[in-house]
Amino acid sequence: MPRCLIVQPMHKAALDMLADAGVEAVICPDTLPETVARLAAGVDAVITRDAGFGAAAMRAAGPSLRVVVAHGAGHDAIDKAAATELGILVCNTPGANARSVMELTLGLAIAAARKIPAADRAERGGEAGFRARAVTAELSGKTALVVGWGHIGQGVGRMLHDAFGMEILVHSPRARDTGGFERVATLADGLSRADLITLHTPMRPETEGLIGAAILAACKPGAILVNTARAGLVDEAALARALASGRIGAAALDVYSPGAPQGPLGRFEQVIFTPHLGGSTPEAMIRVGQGSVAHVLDALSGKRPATAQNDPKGWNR
Ligand SMILES: O=C(O)[C@H](O)COP(=O)(O)O
Repeated sequence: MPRCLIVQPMHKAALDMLADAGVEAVICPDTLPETVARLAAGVDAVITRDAGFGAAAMRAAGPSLRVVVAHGAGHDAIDKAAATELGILVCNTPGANARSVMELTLGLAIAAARKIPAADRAERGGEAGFRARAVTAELSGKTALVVGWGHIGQGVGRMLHDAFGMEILVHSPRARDTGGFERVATLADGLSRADLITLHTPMRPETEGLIGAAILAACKPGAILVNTARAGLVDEAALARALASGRIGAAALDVYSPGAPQGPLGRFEQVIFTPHLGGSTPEAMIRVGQGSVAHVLDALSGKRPATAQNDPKGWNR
């Protein structure tokens, strides 16, 4: 019976699909590297989330391991170079959680513009003057810069345009078609015009620290930054300085470095943190989980999933 390592929690509907297909689920109780490596020994497939899957765990799995599936769009935490060298296919499940991430992005944009979390804290704390002191603003008719034009970026751009009549600017060096929205020549061009900046680009070496000190200096003063993509896209120290100077008016982060809410960024009333909730709805979890299992079943039957992200030997196209 083939075995599939489940590194982080997956929806029951996906586990049932695995069982119905005759694949044993090996469930990790935690994501400590030693636990993952111990349980990986001899598995045929792996499904992992943001904990990823590294070279040591791949080696611990041994030659039975054929495929590692990223439960979601991002596959940056899976060591693709090691996988390629070891003949392991890596694939992801793009689009399956896009709707949930889009909805959270809109929620965070509104929450930041209207200071909803701070208002809630003020009310619970019995602060009488919040309504008088807080300046909140509409999104309607303003300009949004969407950075990254995949499933999520496109959906967010369309929703912001259709719901609020926002002017949409797109920054995506890879997009062939921006759906009739204006493509900006450079990130700085877009930032200088945007009231709202929303990040939907993958984590790659070239996108690390994309939103850093120099680029933040190009922002329109008071802009709102929303990041539901990956923590490493933003230089958090530079963001804290931009918030202190008012260059950035508010930030809403669904991804951030460990401890950020307790650090300098957490001191700003106008920063909102959510614990990577983007894809964590039952609806998305069912779609992503079942999509991940479908990729495992395909790979175990020798079929290369269309979302393969590497080209190891033995998996020729
Ligand atoms: O890459 C993604 O799609 C998101 O980070 C969500 O991933 P998750 O399925 O681990 O929540």
